[in-house]
Amino acid sequence: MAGKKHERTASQEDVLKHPSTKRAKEIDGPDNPYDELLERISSPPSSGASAGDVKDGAAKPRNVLHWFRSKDLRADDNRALHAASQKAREGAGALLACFLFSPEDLEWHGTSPARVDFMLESLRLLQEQLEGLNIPLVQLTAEKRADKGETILGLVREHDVSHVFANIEYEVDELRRDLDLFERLGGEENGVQFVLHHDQTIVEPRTLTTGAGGPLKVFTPYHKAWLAEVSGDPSLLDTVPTPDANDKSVKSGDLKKLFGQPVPKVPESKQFPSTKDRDRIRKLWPAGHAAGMQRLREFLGDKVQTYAQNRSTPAADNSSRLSAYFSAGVISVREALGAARKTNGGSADFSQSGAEAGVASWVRELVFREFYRHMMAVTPHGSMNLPQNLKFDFVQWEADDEGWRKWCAGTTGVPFVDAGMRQLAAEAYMHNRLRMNVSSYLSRSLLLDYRRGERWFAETLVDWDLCNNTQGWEPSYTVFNPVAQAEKCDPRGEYIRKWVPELRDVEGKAVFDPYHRLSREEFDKLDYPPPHVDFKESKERCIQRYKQDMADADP
Ligand SMILES: Cc1cc2nc3c(=O)[nH]c(=O)nc-3n(C[C@H](O)[C@H](O)[C@H](O)COP(=O)(O)OP(=O)(O)OC[C@H]3O[C@@H](n4cnc5c(N)ncnc54)[C@H](O)[C@@H]3O)c2cc1C
Repeated sequence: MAGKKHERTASQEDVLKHPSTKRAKEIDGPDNPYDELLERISSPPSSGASAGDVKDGAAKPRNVLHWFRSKDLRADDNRALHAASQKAREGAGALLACFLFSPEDLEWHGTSPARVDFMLESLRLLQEQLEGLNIPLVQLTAEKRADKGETILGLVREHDVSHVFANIEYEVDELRRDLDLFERLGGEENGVQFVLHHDQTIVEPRTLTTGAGGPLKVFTPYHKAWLAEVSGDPSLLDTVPTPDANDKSVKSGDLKKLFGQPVPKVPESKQFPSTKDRDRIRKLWPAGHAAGMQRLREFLGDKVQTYAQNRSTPAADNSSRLSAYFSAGVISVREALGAARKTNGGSADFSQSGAEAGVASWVRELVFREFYRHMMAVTPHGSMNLPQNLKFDFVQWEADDEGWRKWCAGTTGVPFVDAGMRQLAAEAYMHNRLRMNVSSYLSRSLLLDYRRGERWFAETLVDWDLCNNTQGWEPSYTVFNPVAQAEKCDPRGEYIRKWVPELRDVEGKAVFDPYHRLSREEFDKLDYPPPHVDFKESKERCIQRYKQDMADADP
């Protein structure tokens, strides 16, 4: 019997719009753009589609272009850039690089001022490094999202480019953009080869399968298979060198004007409220590859040893704080794991039995990152404002605007949640344990559409990453009790006291739940709000709502 059809929750805001669950299934199945892309990559350019010298594989390349995306902003260990450099050496042309700035993309995704600034500063440093190698980094802007292909094509035509190289981005819009590029570049008129590389992960998405051949969809078996794959073939961790320098004549000839182009200006909507805010964030997250590598060395030289026991203790601040560098590709995951391998005595066995607890535990987190990219390729609808488990799209969310405002401001009256939200506001970053708690509080305790929180994270985090963020926000039945979580993960209340100064002088366990653990008189003196919802009641309401709305959901 067919299940009953539920009304889909009407999105309150345009930015939360998404396709129907029926369409999502088509995108996961017959219309999967990743399948299409893989097919394009594996099939040779169609005859007649490539012009002149490129048609003949043996012919010499002319100028070769590497197109940096917002996820591979580095010259070191960049797969597509390295391949472009090698290709350029086969001919007499030069290696060129470009970055395509899309202000509409930033609006579309809600990218935060912190991430935009980090990206553009890293781009500026990258340009300096490349120009030192006589490689220009051309700064392009596509005012409209739809103009991206044409903008790249313009550069290609103007500078006699025979090959365009880039690294794959796994989200649906980006896959479709690249499919479009294949058509435009490889067409009769242009005949340019478009070469895509896997770069974001150690193990290519969708290659780890179950015994029956289907993709692994559960983390634990994925992690196990990943560990076996990497210890079985440590060359997966090998890095590639920075590109070869162009001849210095490139800087004075026809291509001269491509050098020294200013990096794009930060759009007004993405500027920090003040330069003081900008400088504070820049100090926390210094841009560029060298800064990222230094942070990596410091982490592996020290904190990694205590990572396993402290990873869920936010006051210890014991994690690497490298997420911004990974999400913008400012350092590569191979550089990170290559360094972890050295810490591990040269062994690529990162299992519990093959590595120190800290190293094994840290690598496991990086495998989560790999898993989320893998899952995006398995169920691409995940990048379209829809949950992986489509049944959750049938949940009717609440419209508690006061709860929403309090959540954003860190004034819910729940100290652990408020501390997390205030860390986010101050640092454009939040400890992982807090991300888990504040997301549970929003979509389960407040029963607000989880997509609103996901969007808020995009608008505030320096490390926003679509794959990690959407899958971190994936709804579930696990309702975190933020008081019990605080008692376990912040046993002395240090993290709470740091971020919620109203509670600095509250002694003992009252800091975890001051409203219930202090007298009314003591509480009233604090200038801290009472809890917006009762935890027990809201938990029951959530479980009941989820069960009821998903009971016969038929996505
Ligand atoms: C609701 C929610 C939203 C999140 N949004 C993002 C996001 O937008 N961008 C982002 O990079 N991470 C996100 N995460 C994952 C995680 O919280 C951060 O990667 C981590 O806190 C970054 O701190 P770190 O670099 O010190 O991590 P470390 O503990 O040092 O881990 C090393 C690296 O592993 C990866 N990693 C760690 N934890 C996870 C995880 N749970 N899932 C996937 N990758 C992980 C990151 O690249 C991280 O830099 C989210 C988690 C949740 C629960």
